[in-house]
Amino acid sequence: MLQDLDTRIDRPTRRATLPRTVALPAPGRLGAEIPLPPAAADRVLAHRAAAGRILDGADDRLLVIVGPCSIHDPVAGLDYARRLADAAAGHDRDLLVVMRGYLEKPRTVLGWKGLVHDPALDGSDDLPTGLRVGRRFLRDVAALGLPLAAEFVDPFLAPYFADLVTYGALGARTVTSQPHRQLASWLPLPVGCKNAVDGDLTTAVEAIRAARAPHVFPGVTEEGTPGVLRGAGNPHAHLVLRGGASGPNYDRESVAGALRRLGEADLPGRVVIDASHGNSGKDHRRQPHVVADIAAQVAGGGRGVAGVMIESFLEEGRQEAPLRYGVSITDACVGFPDTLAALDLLATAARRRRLTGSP
Ligand SMILES: O=C[C@H](O)[C@H](O)COP(=O)(O)O
Ligand SMILES: C=C(OP(=O)(O)O)C(=O)O
Repeated sequence: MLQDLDTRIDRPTRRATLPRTVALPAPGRLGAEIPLPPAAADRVLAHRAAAGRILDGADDRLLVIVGPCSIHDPVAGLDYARRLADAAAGHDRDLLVVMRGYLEKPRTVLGWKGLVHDPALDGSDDLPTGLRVGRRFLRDVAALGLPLAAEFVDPFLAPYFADLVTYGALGARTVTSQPHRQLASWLPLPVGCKNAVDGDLTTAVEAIRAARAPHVFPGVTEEGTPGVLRGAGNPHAHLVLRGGASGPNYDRESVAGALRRLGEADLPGRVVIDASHGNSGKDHRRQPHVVADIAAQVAGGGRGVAGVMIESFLEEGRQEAPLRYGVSITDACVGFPDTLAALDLLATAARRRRLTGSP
């Protein structure tokens, strides 16, 4: 044991080091190796601006963040992206459809941490390969013209793929974290702050206030060196209602309560509602009911609802090994037919809300 400890001491500096380290490329180098074509980069900027206008209430469409709980198979992910892009094009007057391209998973205790961490899905934790496979996947989806969403679980990894992302999330397990709030302040894209896993809104409202303010904080530069980053403050940090241990919070009364809480904090009264997680009790079969309830609120003129999140993949449910094509390996998802039905319903609701005319 003593000898083990001793091997962790770097002799010249006497600092404790990890037993084995593996180099990662600098974010800028990975970006140059897997670049986004300029036309697609312009589309990412346009999509971020459109999502911001929806959150501001200046664009009356609904933001729909939809896709797998996690990307574990880039081939199936791209297959899904192509089908979603077709459906999204048919709804673009009423919906801005953004695909969940989640490469990192936060874990309650332990579990697979996502494609970036473990692309082989076998615990080999090959992060250099994971970053390449993950960035290539997001680049290929962005090149289709489909906007992407990501949860930023590890702030260190954000510079490797943030340029490809239209919509970011701070998850229920990290929303209290100062480094994550600083990251949200720095990201040039709308960031949703989820209510905590216990269902309380307080930490999410605090996160929004923090993310909207400027911050100076340590991070990694494009060149891969440690550096001081400056977040200008994120004007589109907003609340995502995802339910929690205290029950769901997608219903009309909960939404009204959340809008009141935002008003008390001097924040815009606009929320995104997650139909999955605590709002479905992680039962994918309940997501269509949650979406129908949200659609009814929107159709009735509910202006506070800026968007909806849905966990969806090619096939419904979730799985353990041996793996079947197009099925989630993390949280259960609705299948593609239910996804198309949800998009139709939400598009109709957005059109009805438009007809109600009130600002
Ligand atoms: O969205 C996915 C999961 O809900 C999240 O990663 C937590 O998963 P876990 O509770 O199974 O660890
Ligand atoms: C982990 C997620 O959500 P939450 O933080 O709400 O649990 C997710 O959306 O993948």
